[in-house]
Amino acid sequence: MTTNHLSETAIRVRGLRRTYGKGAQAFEAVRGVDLDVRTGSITALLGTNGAGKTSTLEMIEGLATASSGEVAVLGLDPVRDRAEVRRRTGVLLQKSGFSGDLTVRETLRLWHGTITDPQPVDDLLEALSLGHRADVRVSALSGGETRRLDLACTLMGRPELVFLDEPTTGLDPESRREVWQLVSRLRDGGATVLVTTHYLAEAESLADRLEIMHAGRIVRSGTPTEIAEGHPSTIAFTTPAAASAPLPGDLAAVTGAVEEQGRTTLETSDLQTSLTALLTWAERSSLRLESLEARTASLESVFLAIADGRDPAVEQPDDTPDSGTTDPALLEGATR
Ligand SMILES: Nc1ncnc2c1ncn2[C@@H]1O[C@H](COP(=O)(O)OP(=O)(O)OP(=O)(O)O)[C@@H](O)[C@H]1O
Repeated sequence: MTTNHLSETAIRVRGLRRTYGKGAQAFEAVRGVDLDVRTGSITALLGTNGAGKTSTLEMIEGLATASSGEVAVLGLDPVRDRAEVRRRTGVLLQKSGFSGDLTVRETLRLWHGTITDPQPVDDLLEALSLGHRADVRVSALSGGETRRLDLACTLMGRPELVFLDEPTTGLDPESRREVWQLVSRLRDGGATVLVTTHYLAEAESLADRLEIMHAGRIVRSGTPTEIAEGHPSTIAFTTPAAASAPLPGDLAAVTGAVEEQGRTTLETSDLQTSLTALLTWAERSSLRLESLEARTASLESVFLAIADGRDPAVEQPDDTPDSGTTDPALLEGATR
């Protein structure tokens, strides 16, 4: 794998826009995206459903033309310099288009024939843990195995820049872990990775940098820690229905409180101080706080605030179909 030592920025995007349809039907799916992806890093593009991640990725990959804006990939124009960009990048689309009748080995051999300086098929079979499935028809593979075969094709040309559009969607946790380990190894080998995913916990622990998209714009950027910084931690508990002691109004560092069906959720700027004050109050009041939970600010809470329109800094356009929704199942385990 070769690394582009000449430039520290593998991808540079400025003012990128993409409109679907024309006239009254026109819909702007990407509304002025700026993005810098550092060479040798993993950057995760996160967002609500329909935020514009795939639309953005397709323009960076050179698979679609921007309505306006600039894109430089490895210092090249992905549309004008398509052949050169294509040779140096690997693209994993959301859906693969394999023939189910071919075996895994036949599929890889077919792909091998289309690439300049490809990796040997046997090396890829081993790297993607597909050796034992080499002679099985693609139609008989599990979802995880099919995704690994997809990845084998993506990586066959030893790309220095890899685009992965939801590489782990639909996979079980073990397969997801394997795919992410592979992505980490790619980065460790010097490659740059731009990945879209709905799995916040995975992005949080594996990506070097996160870019959160909402309604066609990047609304938050930074390391996972930077993104959670400044957001409140939460304390939640349930008090017995008969509890007589009211929550004191001046609990240290608490910035907000909500009570729903006997369960209280407090927002705090200083988790330890508020928790100490709360426990002292409960002790003095002889109250038992059931199902007590204390959570530091997490990517999940930041993400949900954006998706639900509770983040005052994020504009909520009203012409975005499907904006602000995400499958709660995909947030599973999102806090560490
Ligand atoms: N070919 C198209 N014609 C019209 N609208 C489109 C087209 N492709 C996408 N859109 C719309 O553009 C918006 C952005 O879609 P896109 O697929 O880029 O979002 P996404 O962030 O990748 O979503 P998801 O997480 O659901 O895959 C959506 O509202 C979608 O319905």
